[in-house]
Amino acid sequence: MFPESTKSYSYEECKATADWLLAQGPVRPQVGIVCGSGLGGLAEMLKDQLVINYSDIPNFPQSTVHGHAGKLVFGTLKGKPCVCMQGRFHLYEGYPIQKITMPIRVFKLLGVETVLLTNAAGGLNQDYNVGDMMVIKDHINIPGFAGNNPLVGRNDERFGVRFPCVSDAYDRDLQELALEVADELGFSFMQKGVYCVLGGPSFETIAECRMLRTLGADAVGMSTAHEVIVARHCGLRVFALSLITNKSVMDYDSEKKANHEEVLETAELRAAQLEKLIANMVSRIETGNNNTQ
Ligand SMILES: O=P(O)(O)O[C@H]1O[C@H](CO)[C@@H](O)[C@H]1O
Ligand code: HPA
Repeated sequence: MFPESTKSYSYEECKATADWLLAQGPVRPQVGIVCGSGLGGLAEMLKDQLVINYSDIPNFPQSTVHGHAGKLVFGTLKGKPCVCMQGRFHLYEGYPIQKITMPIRVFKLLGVETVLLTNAAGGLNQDYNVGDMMVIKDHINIPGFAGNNPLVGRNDERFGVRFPCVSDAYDRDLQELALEVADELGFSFMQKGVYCVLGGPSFETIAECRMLRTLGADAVGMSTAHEVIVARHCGLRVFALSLITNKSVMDYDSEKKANHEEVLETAELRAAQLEKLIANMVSRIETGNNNTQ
């Protein structure tokens, strides 16, 4: 028996949620998009929208963070059927890790093949500037080191195997596609690096930032890696992008203080460009395979 605290939504519960959503009449989505803090404008790009509030969706958690609207938006982007989470869930909201990642399994059961995740993150790499976009090539899952991994608990083979490989979590072709598209758009602020997830909600201390940088992380945030693990477990193709919304404070003489307002302000400044990048990527992503595991 697994303890109650590790209880995930069951396959049947995820399926019931997916079936309920499909009964609302959307076209089965092939691409799933998760919007980071202040990046919910991505969902506005979808045509022929069907918008459903999280509060109306059976089994769905609720958004509690400013900059995360709490709506699931179905529609087409450059002709491809998509579903977009306008608002994601974070550990610090108090949900068990298995619950914050549940929508990814619902995506899978809706028919999604590829997920594109975005987030706001602090730049640990001192060569990064505020406003840079970092294509994530790998992650460091700090809560996972302490056993807080979304796959803890009973494994349901209908989703995936007990011990999934995540050394190839971030699809290389999608990383290349993002950089190619960014180049075509004339974006001169692209980076590629390692994202580190922490539990939050407190931002990092100076000593922690220095430690994370020494460990090889380029950016730090409080999301995404858990979703990526669950997405890979159920065979989804994954792309993730961090918007560097602030520079991590690494120096005891600095007067700078991380804050959520700056995160949202930077997100607003870069939102239109990020939307263009994602839209152009979606138009060029191969879909209709559903055999990506
Ligand atoms: O990762 P997203 O959802 O973009 O949000 C980021 O922004 C918030 C901090 O400002 C944290 O939740 C951090 O994870
Ligand atoms: O500096 C940060 N730290 C953690 N999460 C974040 N999300 C945006 N910026 C940050």
